[in-house]
Amino acid sequence: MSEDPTRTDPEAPELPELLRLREVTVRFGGLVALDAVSLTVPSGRVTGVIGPNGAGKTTLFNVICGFVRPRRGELRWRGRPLSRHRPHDLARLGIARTLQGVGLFPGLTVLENVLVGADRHARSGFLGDLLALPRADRDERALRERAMARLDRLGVAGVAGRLPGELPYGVRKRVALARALAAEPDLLLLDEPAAGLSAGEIAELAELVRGLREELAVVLVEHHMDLVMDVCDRVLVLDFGRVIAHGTPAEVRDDPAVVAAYLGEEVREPEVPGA
Ligand SMILES: Nc1ncnc2c1ncn2[C@@H]1O[C@H](COP(=O)(O)OP(=O)(O)OP(=O)(O)O)[C@@H](O)[C@H]1O
Repeated sequence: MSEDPTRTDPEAPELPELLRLREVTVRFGGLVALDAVSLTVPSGRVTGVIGPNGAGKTTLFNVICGFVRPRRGELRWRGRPLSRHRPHDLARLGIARTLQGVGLFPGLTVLENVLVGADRHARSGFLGDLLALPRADRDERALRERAMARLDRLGVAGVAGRLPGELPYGVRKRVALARALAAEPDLLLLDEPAAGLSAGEIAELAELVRGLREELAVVLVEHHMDLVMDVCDRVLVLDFGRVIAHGTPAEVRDDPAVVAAYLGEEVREPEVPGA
């Protein structure tokens, strides 16, 4: 693909740019995990990041989240440099992330898990509750209503009082998504959301992700190609830390460099649903 990956999406020039990575390079010792990677994430779009095992996808997420500092290059969030942020700054910035697997708190109910996510908007909410601090009842009620509305939208309001361990894997994944959305982020990072889901659940997930475009930007790291091709507006393809293609799903699917990169990949074992 001859396209300059730093350019804003040409099909959506009216969409504001939320996140931009410019020439980001990450090294782990002698290994170059990301090699001058550039990416623009506009609001209202789903951006896919794909590539064979070890291509650098998780490292890219970790750079965005502030877990990993690039050696070179820069990040911009809403046009401003983002250089010293830490994972705990993400909610305040308006960035949420779902983890590989599920990552819910096992001792909290579904509703409580989502309230933890919603806490970005609480002045004295869930954390205050845990610490038995005085709190404003109205704040608390509004938070709960918002959390219930999220669960409802994801079709899991009926299990609000249950513990995650009692629920099927696909339902827990939905709860994890509800928790990430409860903070009302502007950017949602989805890390392999289809792993461990059935074909039917993946189809439902696709519909959900497409629906999210109305309210936020999504960056999706995913091995499940059908989901990527189905929901992404643009796809960035990494191989050995380098961008080898960037374009619409149809463009990258037919790109010889992408085909070659995937032909060299071993077949992955199916994911085993876990906690
Ligand atoms: N903390 C680290 N220390 C050393 N090497 C690392 C570290 N994290 C990642 N790597 C290496 O960097 C490269 C990119 O890894 P990364 O996990 O980003 O790839 P990925 O595309 O997410 O792979 P997968 O699809 O298998 O999850 C790999 O060679 C990996 O072994």
